[in-house]
Amino acid sequence: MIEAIKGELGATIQVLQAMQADNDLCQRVTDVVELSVAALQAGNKILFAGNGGSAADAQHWAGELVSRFNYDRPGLAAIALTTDTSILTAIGNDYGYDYSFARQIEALGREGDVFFALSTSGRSKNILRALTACKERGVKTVGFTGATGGDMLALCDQCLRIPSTHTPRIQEGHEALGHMICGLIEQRIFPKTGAPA
Ligand SMILES: O=C(CO)[C@@H](O)[C@H](O)[C@H](O)[C@H](O)COP(=O)(O)O
Ligand SMILES: [Zn+2]
Repeated sequence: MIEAIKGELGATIQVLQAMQADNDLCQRVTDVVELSVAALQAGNKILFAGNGGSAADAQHWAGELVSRFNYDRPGLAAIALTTDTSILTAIGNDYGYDYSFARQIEALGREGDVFFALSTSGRSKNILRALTACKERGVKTVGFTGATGGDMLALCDQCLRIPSTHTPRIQEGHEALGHMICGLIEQRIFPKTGAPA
């Protein structure tokens, strides 16, 4: 068991090291932070969605922005589309699960908003439909996905691909990026000397 645990930790470290060495990924993260800061400073909001573990990430990241991350400052406009069971069950029941996020984008998405779409496979239909709904409404899109990007790649303005094809490893990469992006947004909008960058 100890060896298995060490092997798992090694696999996680390997993915994070590959991310650190990936200049293109790091540049894209910078671009996503700039895109998000510009949207928030213009009075727009960030929307988040994902399935399963990625739904938890979506809620987690929205919470970091609305509440606080590293330090106290005014709340930032962010909504996870994964949390309202009445909305999710109504859409699922009346239109089908594939529309669970697209319908919410239609209702809540405004031109200038940013949608963070999480899908490790890049193939979840409710995420793909939501990305198409964003294109129709002028909502900017950021994909968080795995090495291939799946069908998301062609639908996102920016795509952050974790160099792995294994769902849990990809999710761990997303989690590292999510914290990083929330921290950088906070620091750029409400600069604080001595705060972690
Ligand atoms: O957390 C995990 C696996 O680690 C699962 O719940 C996983 O998120 C679910 O199977 C999702 O439905 C996978 O969807 P996606 O990432 O391919 O869009
Ligand atoms: Zn999981």
